[in-house]
Amino acid sequence: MAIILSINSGSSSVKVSIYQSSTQSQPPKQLADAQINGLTAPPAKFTYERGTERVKNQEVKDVSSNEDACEYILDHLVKDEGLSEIPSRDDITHACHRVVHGGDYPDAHVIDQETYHHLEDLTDLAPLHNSSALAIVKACMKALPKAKNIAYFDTSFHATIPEAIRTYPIEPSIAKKNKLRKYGFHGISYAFIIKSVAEYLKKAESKTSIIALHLGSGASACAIKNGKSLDNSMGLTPLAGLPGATRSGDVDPSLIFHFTHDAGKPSRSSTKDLHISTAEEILNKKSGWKALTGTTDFGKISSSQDPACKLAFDILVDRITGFIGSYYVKLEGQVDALVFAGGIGEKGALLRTEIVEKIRCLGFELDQQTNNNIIEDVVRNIGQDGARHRTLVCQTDEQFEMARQCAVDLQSK
Ligand SMILES: Nc1ncnc2c1ncn2[C@@H]1O[C@H](COP(=O)(O)OP(=O)(O)O)[C@@H](O)[C@H]1O
Ligand SMILES: CC(=O)OP(=O)(O)O
Ligand SMILES: [Mg+2]
Repeated sequence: MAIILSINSGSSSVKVSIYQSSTQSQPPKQLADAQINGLTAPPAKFTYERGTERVKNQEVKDVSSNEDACEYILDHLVKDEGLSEIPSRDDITHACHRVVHGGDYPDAHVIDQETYHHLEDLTDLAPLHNSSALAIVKACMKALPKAKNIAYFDTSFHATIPEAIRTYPIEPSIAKKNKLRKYGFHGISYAFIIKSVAEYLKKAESKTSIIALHLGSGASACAIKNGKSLDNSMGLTPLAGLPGATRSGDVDPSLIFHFTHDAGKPSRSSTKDLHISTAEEILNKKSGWKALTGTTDFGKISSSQDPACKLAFDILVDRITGFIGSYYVKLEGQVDALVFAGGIGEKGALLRTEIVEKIRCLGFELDQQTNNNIIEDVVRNIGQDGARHRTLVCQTDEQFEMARQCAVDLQSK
């Protein structure tokens, strides 16, 4: 019997789910689910669900980093008397960690000293993402001495992106030496999405092709051809492609040198071990919805009449429709479905309406009534009957995907 803790350290939240996995070939069973949101817009808020037990958006003090959030959640799990499966931290057998940048690792990896150092090296490529996940890995190695720590990478799913799509047209020797190429991100989520959509359509994953949108604090689009990643809008780092809560997404790379003369200088959040340039800080942390509207909450932006919010909304619609058009062509029109996922994709009925209206010419059309209902199924069809292509919403679950892969690996041993 394995007790699996799945930790998803995102750009504004830490989500932790705990599962029990028996040796039978059944999916892991979720025991409890905890989240701390709003790490970029304090005060942080705690949400917890176990059976019918619920805590919703309780403000928490002294939680300002992803590491604090994880410690707070671990403490809550062990102290919850209703969670009889884990009376102590020693009962946790596996800790699965979402590590955004995995470089060339094509699969998940057990974290030992050697892997840990390799992941630390990769932090230079994604300083704003990997460092918080690694801080949690380090904390778990100490706080959960009996658990096996395993890293699951956002990049692994995209190992299939073809050379002409992943290569940047720059000096090849420098690109090779410095590992400068498109990696693609949100891959744990896309692995969950393609599996769930194929199951919903009753098709083999290897015969399912979709355009998927993971729209959360960080947002990306993905073209999946016959079950495999063909392209993703993120690049060397999660900065490329769509704008996000605090990220600019694609801009002309020269822009930053006109924005500030200090672009190349270390930012104030740089430390001895963590090197972040002013340019990275501006484009990753001081742009996106936050810069345009003052809030990172896309729910608020969607329902506001403020012209700045309307502009931010229209920018996202424009950038997303651009990627859909491009991926539709790359997939030669062989598209089983357009799939919305992530907090904004799952809850943003108005955003879905405006996007699908813009791509009507490709054969997508919504059923407004279903689109406006609260969606609770894992996959829900929101498309109009008779439209050429389906439109779906998928409640993606990165924690479950890691636990599922962990359980599969356990059974194959
Ligand atoms: N009703 C809504 N309409 C549009 N966006 C929403 C709505 N409710 C929440 N959101 C947005 O979902 C985003 C968070 O998505 P999530 O996938 O949980 O993010 P993270 O990247 O932190 O995992 C936030 O920008 C939040 O404002
Ligand atoms: C890769 C990435 O952008 O992740 P998140 O959306 O969780 O910040
Ligand atoms: Mg996320």
